[in-house]
Amino acid sequence: MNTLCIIGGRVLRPDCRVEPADVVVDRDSGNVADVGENAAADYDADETLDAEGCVVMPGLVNAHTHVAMTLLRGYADDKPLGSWLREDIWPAEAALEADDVRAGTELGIVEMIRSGTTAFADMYFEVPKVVAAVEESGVRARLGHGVVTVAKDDEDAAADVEESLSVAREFDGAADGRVRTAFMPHSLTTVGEDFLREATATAREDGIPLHFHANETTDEVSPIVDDYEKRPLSYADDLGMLTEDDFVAHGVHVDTEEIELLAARGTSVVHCPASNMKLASGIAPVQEMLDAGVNVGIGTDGAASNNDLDVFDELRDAAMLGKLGADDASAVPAEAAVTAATAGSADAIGLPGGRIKTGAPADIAVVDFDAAHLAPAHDVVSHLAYAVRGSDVRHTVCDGQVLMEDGAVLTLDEKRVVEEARERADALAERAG
Ligand SMILES: CSC[C@H]1O[C@@H](n2cnc3c(O)ncnc32)[C@H](O)[C@@H]1O
Ligand SMILES: [Zn+2]
Repeated sequence: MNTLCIIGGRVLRPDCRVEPADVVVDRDSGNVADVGENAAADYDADETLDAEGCVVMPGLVNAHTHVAMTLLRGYADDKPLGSWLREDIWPAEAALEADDVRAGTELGIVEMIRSGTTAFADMYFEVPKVVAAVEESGVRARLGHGVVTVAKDDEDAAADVEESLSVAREFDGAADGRVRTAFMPHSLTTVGEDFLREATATAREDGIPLHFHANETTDEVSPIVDDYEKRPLSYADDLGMLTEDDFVAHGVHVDTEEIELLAARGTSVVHCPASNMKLASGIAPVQEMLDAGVNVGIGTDGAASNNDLDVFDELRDAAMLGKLGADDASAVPAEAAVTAATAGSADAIGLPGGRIKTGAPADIAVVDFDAAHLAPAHDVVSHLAYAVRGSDVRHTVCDGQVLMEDGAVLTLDEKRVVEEARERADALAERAG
């Protein structure tokens, strides 16, 4: 067996216990071969990572993002969702070139590898470029082309739907299986009813899951209630859009019946607290969803509404905002937030990962606890939720491959990626006027 041994750290186990242990990785399969105190002593390691003074945890999973929007970080701020999209973001995206998406995706992946994220779900354009960036960088992803049919003639709208279905078919399983795909209608108000119904039926026949924005703002809820006299998730359910393979982003304005519906269907919700705060969209009832048995993951949304892709930052926001929303300091406790950003997110997007155990994929973040802001460490899980920053990550491993060692990203040329993204972002802003 070709082994990578992560030696001398404390390991976060799936039940949130933290114990001194080595993690032995079978690099041929990409899976964890053994976890235990001094486990590495039984193996002849081909490669080692030092985890002394560190916590070895599952790689974080960013379950909803638009990674290439790193190019639009800081491009437009301080507006609510509707006007932000219509006045600033969509006009800029109309000027995007395919290689902008490649550059912005690479930049976002560098940021995610640096902060311990090993998998993400992405809804955007130019999916082949996103696939290429995922393949080269070594991370995992659930990818899809985002469909918008409103304000398009029927031919253009149908072509957009077809593109989303065809990229989902073409790229599923790419990058040695690290890429999976989904049909991704943008939202229930930006894609017409007939398109949603027909494309969902086609996706079901082909075994393709769905991912879409839902109940993000009150402006998205009222038109559906007005037109159909039902809540948005009931509308989505009637169109066949809620199954256990599907996951919705946001779920801010969901009522109790919609929460019960999500739980009954097994559909996951990806909570995006920073984006919800920045766009003043509202506070998602995360504790209520967890209590009802809904699987909740964590996402950053795009870097233009966040403004970073650091999932540690996001899970801290989730724990904080969850308490504020529930008016209860015991809501969304540390364990729940850490679990949502690892196992919850991985399950939401239907990718393996989120747990360190024998046989599981070796998707791992090694977090250095030797920092002033992490001293003392009374409770490791508390620190992971409330005190650790993405910049505390020392090593990142995905599918058994070391993507970052001692703070150096190995799979992408970080300097080249940052320079190219800066140049492309400037040229994009120029073209967008
Ligand atoms: C059609 S590809 C995805 C589309 O979504 C836009 N977007 C970015 N952030 C949000 C958000 O919070 N809610 C809804 N839509 C969002 C992005 O700019 C792309 O156009
Ligand atoms: Zn989004």
